[in-house]
Amino acid sequence: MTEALLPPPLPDPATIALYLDFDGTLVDLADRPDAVVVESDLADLIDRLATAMPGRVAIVSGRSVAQLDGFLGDRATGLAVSGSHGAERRTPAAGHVLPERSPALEAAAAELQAFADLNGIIFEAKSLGAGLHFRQRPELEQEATTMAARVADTHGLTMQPGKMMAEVRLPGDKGAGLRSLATDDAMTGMLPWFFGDDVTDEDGFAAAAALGGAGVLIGPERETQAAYRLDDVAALRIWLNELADAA
Ligand SMILES: O=P(O)(O)OC[C@H]1O[C@H](O[C@H]2O[C@H](CO)[C@@H](O)[C@H](O)[C@H]2O)[C@H](O)[C@@H](O)[C@@H]1O
Repeated sequence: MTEALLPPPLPDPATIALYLDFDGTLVDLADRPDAVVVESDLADLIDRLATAMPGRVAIVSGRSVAQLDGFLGDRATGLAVSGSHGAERRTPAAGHVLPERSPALEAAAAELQAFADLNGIIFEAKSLGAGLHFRQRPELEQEATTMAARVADTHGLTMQPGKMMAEVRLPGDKGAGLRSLATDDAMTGMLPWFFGDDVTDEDGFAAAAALGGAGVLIGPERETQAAYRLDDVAALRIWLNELADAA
């Protein structure tokens, strides 16, 4: 039985750095991967946090940096970003580190695309991976996940299960993504607070705790390494607004 987690107390904003997952944390999940919307109140909130906590606001996502740019626009370039589950990173000071797309990744993506076309599900092309989305055909979950795992195994890649999706990607994890961003000058000496909703965010929770910070689970109770919990995206936005007010 897991212990019920409380909402996070408001820390002193001058002592922390924010590491924010994107889908299911900053924005509500949508039916399709490309249907996510960053409304003006979220854009304003991110801008306010970035101004109040300069260099100490990061996005840590399974999305590629290019996808995050598409959703967040120019403001993304002013943030620290770890994309593709920790496999790429970009900061205003150090620029973009994006590994080359390997032939193995191309072959894996082609196999996933063929499976998606055959079964009428959504294929998501990503900089360092490819995803199968079965939200519209949930009965295909096991078949799609098994297929993605086989493709990943064949090509020496990683299969990442997600919410109504499975993706094949380069190795890496959000804990490594956080640790890498935490070495940036503005982040140094700050306590990392990591916010996320999905299983892939557990590595981020653990990394934040190991560096003296904390993880905050967004969503219902579950077995987790997070220390705190907020019910949903709306609750997180209220909490972040209070943090920005306090900064
Ligand atoms: O690490 P995250 O920022 O949470 O990204 C994880 C994956 O999110 C996206 O898929 C999820 O969101 C979609 C849009 O709301 C939704 O349709 C899908 O069912 C979810 O699994 C994204 O498409 C993936 O590439 C990310 O890895």
